[in-house]
Amino acid sequence: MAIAATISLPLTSPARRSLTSVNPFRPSSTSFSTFHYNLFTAPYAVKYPNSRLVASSMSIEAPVKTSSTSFLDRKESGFLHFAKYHGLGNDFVLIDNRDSSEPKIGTEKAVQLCDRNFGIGADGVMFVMPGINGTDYTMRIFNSDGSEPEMCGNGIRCFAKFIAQLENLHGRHSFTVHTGAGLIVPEIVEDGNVRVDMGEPILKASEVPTRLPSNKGHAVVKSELDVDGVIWDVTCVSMGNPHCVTFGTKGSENLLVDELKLADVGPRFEHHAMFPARTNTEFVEVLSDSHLKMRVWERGAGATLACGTGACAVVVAAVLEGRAGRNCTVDLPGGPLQIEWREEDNHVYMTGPAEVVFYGSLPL
Ligand SMILES: N[C@@H](CCC[C@H](N)C(=O)O)C(=O)O
Repeated sequence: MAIAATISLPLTSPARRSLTSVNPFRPSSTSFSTFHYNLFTAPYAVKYPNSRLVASSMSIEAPVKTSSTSFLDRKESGFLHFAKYHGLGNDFVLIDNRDSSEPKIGTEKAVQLCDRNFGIGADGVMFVMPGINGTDYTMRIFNSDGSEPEMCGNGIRCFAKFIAQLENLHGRHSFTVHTGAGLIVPEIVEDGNVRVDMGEPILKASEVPTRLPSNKGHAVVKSELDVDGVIWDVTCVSMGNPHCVTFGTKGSENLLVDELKLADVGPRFEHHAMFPARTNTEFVEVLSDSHLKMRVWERGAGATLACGTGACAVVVAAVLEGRAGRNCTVDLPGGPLQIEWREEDNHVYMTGPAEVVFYGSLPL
C-alpha cells in the first residue's frame, strides 16, 4: 500500500531555529519548498528529514510551489496535516486537534505513522485538543506501540512550541495544559527553550504503580528488584507516568551507562511483574552532585534519545538516594536537560529545547 504525501521542509537547520527569530508557519515566499511524493517510494526523504539535498536528489518534484500562507492553515478534508517535532531527538507527530475532543486518528493509524520504515517515523503521536477544567488546552499522546501514556515531558515542550506556531505567538508565553497527569504548565522563555512546571512527583508505591513493598514511608527507595536473576537497586517515581530508576546492580560500582545492553535489559524491566502498568526505566551514571547521565528504555516506545519525565524522575530518585542535589544537568543520548526539584513547592521543573523538523499532509 502506498500513501501519497506532501511535505514541507524548513530551509534552515531546525537546530538553529528559534521561535523569536523565525516563524516557519509564516514563511516568506522563499523559505519553503513543497514536495509531493510517495512515502513508500521516497524512504530516504523520510529517514533523513533534515536533508533537503537528499530529498532533491531523490528526483522528487521540487520545488513545485511556494506559499505565503501557513502550511497548517490548510484544511482540505480527507487529509491529515501534521508537524514533526523533536525534543532532544525524542520525536513526535503533532496534530492540530483544537476543533474536537476526539483524536483525528486512532491508535492503529498512530502506530503506522510512527513506523520508521513504512511511516513518518516517531516515538509518538500527540494531539492539541480543546482545554477542559478551565485549562487552555488538552494534550493526548499515543506511544509508538499505540498505548496511551499519561504524560510526556519532551512532548509537552514540542506541544508548547506547536501551539505558539499555530496561534502565531511570539516571545514568552505559558499555557495551562490538561494531561493524564493533571495540570502541566509549559512556558516558552526568551531563548526559545521551554521551561515546564511538571508538578509534584508521586512516590506512593500503589500510585506509581509498583508492587514492590514501600521501605521509606510509602515510597520505594533503593529497593532490590530481581530481574531474571540479577538484583538491581531501584527507586520508583511517577511523574504522572511510571518510572523505575536504577543507579546499578546491588553492591556494584557506579554504573557505566554506555556499556549497558539496553535492548536486552530494558524490556525485562518494562514487563516486570512488579509493574502492573508496565514501566519506563532509567539507567543512571552519577558524574557529580549536579550532573547525571542516563539512558532510557521507554514503556511503549523502547530505547529513545531522551525522556523528559524520565529525567525528572532521575533527579527525584538521585535526591532520595542521596546521590545528587536538587538542581541537575541530566545528559541524555540526544542532549542535556536542566532539572530542578524545588524544595519550596515540591514541584519538578524541566528546561530544554523543542524544534520543528518538517510539516506534511497525508490522505486519511
Ligand atoms: N518520552 C516521554 C515519555 C513518553 C511516555 C512514555 N513512553 C510512557 O509510556 O510513559 C517523555 O519525554 O517524558
